Amino acid sequence: MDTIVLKARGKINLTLDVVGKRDNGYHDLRMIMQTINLYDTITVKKTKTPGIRINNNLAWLPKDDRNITYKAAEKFLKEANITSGVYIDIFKRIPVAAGLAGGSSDAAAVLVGLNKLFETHFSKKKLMEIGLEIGADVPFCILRGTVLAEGIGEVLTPLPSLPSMHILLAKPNISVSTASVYKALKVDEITKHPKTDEYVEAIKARNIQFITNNMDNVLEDVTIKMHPQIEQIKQDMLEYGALGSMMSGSGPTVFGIFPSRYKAAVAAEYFKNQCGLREVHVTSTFCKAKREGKRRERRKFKHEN
Ligand SMILES: C[C@@](CO)(OP(=O)(O)O)[C@H](O)COP(=O)(O)OP(=O)(O)OC[C@H]1O[C@@H](n2ccc(N)nc2=O)[C@H](O)[C@@H]1O
Ligand SMILES: Nc1ncnc2c1ncn2[C@@H]1O[C@H](COP(=O)(O)OP(=O)(O)O)[C@@H](O)[C@H]1O
Repeated sequence: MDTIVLKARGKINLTLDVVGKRDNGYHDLRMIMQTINLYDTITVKKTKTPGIRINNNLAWLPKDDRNITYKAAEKFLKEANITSGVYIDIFKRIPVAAGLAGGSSDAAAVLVGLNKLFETHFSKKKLMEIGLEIGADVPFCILRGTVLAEGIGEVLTPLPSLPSMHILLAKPNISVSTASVYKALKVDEITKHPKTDEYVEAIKARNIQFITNNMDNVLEDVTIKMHPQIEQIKQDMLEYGALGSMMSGSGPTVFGIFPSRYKAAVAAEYFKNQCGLREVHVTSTFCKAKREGKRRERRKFKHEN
């Protein structure tokens, strides 16, 4: 096998709490992360000439060692003692610098892809360790699903898959740097924390009402102060019938959980046509259990035939 094509899916944060700050500037978190079905397509190829070459469909996104996938490939090849070259093509759909972990997911896909391509047989745990050196969200992007993330985002407890839910993503026409949001956050001044433990129980009980009513993100106030239109987008989503609406991660993307794809699509038209938002997507939550069930069926079918 010389080429592999992968889906690098984005994420939303259903809850995000900051519980401390480390001496190195990183923050201790407790957050519930959910993979979504909006994805970048990553093609990884072995090349005869050594080195890492990158291409992507956005003119302004770096194609050199500033692309996060370069770091992923460089670390993997070094760790696996591989000297041959690789070519990475990225077709981006996930908005960039948006709170959706698009870059982290691309890096995760490259690690998983190279492991398969070169038949290196690194464990998932090992890939996640390499991923953590690239970014705090990368280990989650390797694991995927519905997950409680602690530590700086790398201590991961898988939770039962949520039933598939309709998600609308609306990104204001601005980009937000994660570092600037964490820098502006005053951890001692956080007065209201998300109900993380109750939320975990609600996921286990598939209590959708609790899940949609109790989404909470302590970074929201920080980013909204910088970009007040985020609050307006949240309110508009609720008016258009969202069961719940919140900013994802450090923002600025706002997501809404909708009772039907139709309602999400009507709201999407409003954000695109009336508000002039350029990056609006209707998608759904990624159901890992369903996916693994399908895989098992495929394996069984192959075996029987
Ligand atoms: C806020 C979150 C929530 O899921 O997501 P995004 O908004 O980026 O999607 C994450 O914590 C973002 O993780 P990620 O974007 O991978 O972080 P990194 O690349 O490692 O770090 C980017 C910047 O965020 C800060 N950072 C990151 C993670 C963390 N636990 N504490 C931090 O203070 C770091 O100081 C760094 O300057
Ligand atoms: N493959 C990539 N996809 C997205 N962003 C990338 C990539 N490589 C490097 N970057 C840089 O990383 C930064 C944030 O990336 P991204 O993961 O999209 O943010 P977030 O985690 O907030 O959604 C951007 O400034 C972008 O220029």
